Amino acid sequence: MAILSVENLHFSYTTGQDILKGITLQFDRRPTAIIGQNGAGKTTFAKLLKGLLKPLHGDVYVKGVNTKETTAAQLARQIGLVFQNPHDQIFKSKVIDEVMFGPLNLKQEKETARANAIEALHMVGMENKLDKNPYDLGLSEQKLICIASVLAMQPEIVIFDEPTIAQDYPARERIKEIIQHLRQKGKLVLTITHDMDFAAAVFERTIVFAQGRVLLDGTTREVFAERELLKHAHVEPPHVTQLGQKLGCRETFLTAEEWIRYKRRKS
Ligand SMILES: Nc1ncnc2c1ncn2[C@@H]1O[C@H](COP(=O)(O)OP(=O)(O)OP(=O)(O)O)[C@@H](O)[C@H]1O
Repeated sequence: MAILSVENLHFSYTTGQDILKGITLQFDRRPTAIIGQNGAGKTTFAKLLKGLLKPLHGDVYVKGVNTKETTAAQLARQIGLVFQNPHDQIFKSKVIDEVMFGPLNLKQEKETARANAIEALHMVGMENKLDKNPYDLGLSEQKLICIASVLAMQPEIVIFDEPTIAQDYPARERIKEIIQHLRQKGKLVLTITHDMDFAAAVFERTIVFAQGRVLLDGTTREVFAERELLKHAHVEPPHVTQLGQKLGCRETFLTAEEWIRYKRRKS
């Protein structure tokens, strides 16, 4: 059984203006990137999965259970969403309180909640900032705190909305490691991103949204090989992929390392 599936999902904010137009998808536990031009409906889709928005038509199933038949609290145990903008998420004046809020809300004992919060802060490299005010930190650190807040609840499904925006190289590498760690623990990671190098390097599956529909869905290599369809969706593949395509290579390269290996093989 798919850990998460959606059937014929429709949504609109305003009557007559459909944002999602019948999305049907099944998710296994492969880390999956969701890409597509601005306004394609990616964040709306994530909010529907998390139960923050209700479908106009269609259904969302988490481990076979229709989310229409679950409570917000039950869903919070299963799905965590890291918002694109930390200011939509942060509201406490101490880092530790912010990260403990979710576990406490799930009715964990204070000591367990604190231990889970500290473990999560450790994972994002912020364990030495427990008593800081999140509002005194930079955007990059605020985003890491938002990630920790979700990880502390230990959900089975973690959705990241644009995790690499405003992140420097070490923070990006840390986010990659977190995703790999979650994968090893058998969790499903879905990530909305405009960062194509990140998508290519990290995710096994990629789904392309275009105007409220799924335009492409496959392994990340299959998807980035679809040059014409991606152009139609206004998505530019990673530079190394484009380089290979422009040179007429039959292989699709996803990372600089793959390109280097290819060149060494050929020389
Ligand atoms: N709260 C809202 N009320 C009305 N319209 C909205 C609201 N939120 C988003 N929209 C509109 O819905 C459409 C889809 O937005 P959404 O944020 O889901 O797209 P996206 O693919 O995540 O875009 P981006 O990559 O820019 O984040 C856009 O046209 C957007 O303007």
